[in-house]
Amino acid sequence: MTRTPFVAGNWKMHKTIAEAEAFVSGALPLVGAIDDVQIGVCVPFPSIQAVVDSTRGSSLQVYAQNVHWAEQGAYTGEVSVAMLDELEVAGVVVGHSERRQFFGETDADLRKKLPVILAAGLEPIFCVGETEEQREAGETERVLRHQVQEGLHDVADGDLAKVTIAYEPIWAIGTGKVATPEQAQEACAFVRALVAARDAEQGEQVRIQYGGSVKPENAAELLALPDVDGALVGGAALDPASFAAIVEAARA
Ligand SMILES: O=C[C@H](O)COP(=O)(O)O
Repeated sequence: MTRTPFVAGNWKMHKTIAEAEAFVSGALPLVGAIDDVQIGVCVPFPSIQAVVDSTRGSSLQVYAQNVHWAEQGAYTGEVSVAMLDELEVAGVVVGHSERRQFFGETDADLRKKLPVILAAGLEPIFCVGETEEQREAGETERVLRHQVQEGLHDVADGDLAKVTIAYEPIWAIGTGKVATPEQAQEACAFVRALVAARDAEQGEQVRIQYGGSVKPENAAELLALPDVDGALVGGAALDPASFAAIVEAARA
């Protein structure tokens, strides 16, 4: 079974509209016509419209960085799937460890968010991963099992592979401390097995990204791992040339 690799750049809270447009101008000549890798950028809300407009017709897809599970309501500061859908984004990242850690996003929230995102026809990138303390205590599998099973609980078996799961060991995010290929492969294979336990075919099809200090220098080795189907890239995705080099590393 061949899974199309998926490289997504997560800009986090970086780039004004002008800076986002400058990124797109730099990136489109490099990746705008690549069709053997799915390519996305996860953009702060204020720049989404501009980036959707400037990437229309290209291979570069636009993702949001958060969404609420409710259709609408008194949720100050939040954004609904209908609002994202109207902007013509391809999907949205949910469960990023920074949102879990700093903004209190819980497994229970994710359980509500994932079905709502799928029902709107948007693609979720669902992040999971353990802290350094949890890894050192031998709890990596317990943590991943809980996050994956809870988050995907209300996704229909037949829809599981519509979710891209990003395995991001928290200790490797923004630290320059990349997981070893063995650690990345082992965790991604474990996540795939959890999906396969629900539905064997969906387990084969689901794409699992590795995230955490992915750079042009280490991307090829990580992306060649059998259960790693792409990358969720933070710092190295802020610059078009370095982002494009990682996309190139994902090509067969
Ligand atoms: O969403 C991306 C990840 O948090 C990885 O960030 P990083 O590549 O800066 O370590």
